[in-house]
Amino acid sequence: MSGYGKAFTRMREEASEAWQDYTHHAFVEGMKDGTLPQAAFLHYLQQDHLFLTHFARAWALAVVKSQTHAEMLAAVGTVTALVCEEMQLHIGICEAAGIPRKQLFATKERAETLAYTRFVLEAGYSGDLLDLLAALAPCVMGYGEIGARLAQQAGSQVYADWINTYGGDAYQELCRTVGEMLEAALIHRLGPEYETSPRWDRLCQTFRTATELEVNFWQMGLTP
Ligand SMILES: Cc1ncc(CN)c(N)n1
Repeated sequence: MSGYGKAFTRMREEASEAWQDYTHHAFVEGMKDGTLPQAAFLHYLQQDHLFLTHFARAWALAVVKSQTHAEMLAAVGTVTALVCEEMQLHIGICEAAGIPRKQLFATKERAETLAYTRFVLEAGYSGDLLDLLAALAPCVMGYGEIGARLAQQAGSQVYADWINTYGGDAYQELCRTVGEMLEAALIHRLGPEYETSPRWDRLCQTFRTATELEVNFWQMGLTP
């Protein structure tokens, strides 16, 4: 198992090829060894700041789609972590690199950012919490896996702030919470044998598409 729960592990297995491309993309390996050009990193961060804006909206939608207090708590906690920690990281790194907050908030959205964020939001608008979580999980847990691996393997300090955020205790705890939320939400709606539900394949397909959109997002980062 992955450490982020059974449902996540099973969905990841169903998307194993795309998952490998996502978590071991050249962009990621460039952060690991410090060879990623700073221009690519800053370009990615500016798009990612936009991404996080929409992503926080999608997690707020998860509050709307919640059916239990535990689901609401997990969703609210994730909105808070996104707005108060992740977005702050991006604002701080950009400001330190000479990109003021005003410029960051005026970033023009790339097609890859638009495609991914609107895919996630649409999954939530047209579906229930399970459809939404299947689209959100690759983002949360993928960065958790990447951060944990890079914290172990990084041979350079260049991207230490980024690596320490996603490899750190607070983000890893968030991944475990979202993994538990996904598992409990599936059991609550489909029962403990949720993998035998007619909905399971579709949920795995949503998870896989979101994973492929993550690959495209890294690739966009390499082409400022
Ligand atoms: C594109 C993307 N995917 C995931 C994460 C981690 N929340 C992120 N910041 N950006």
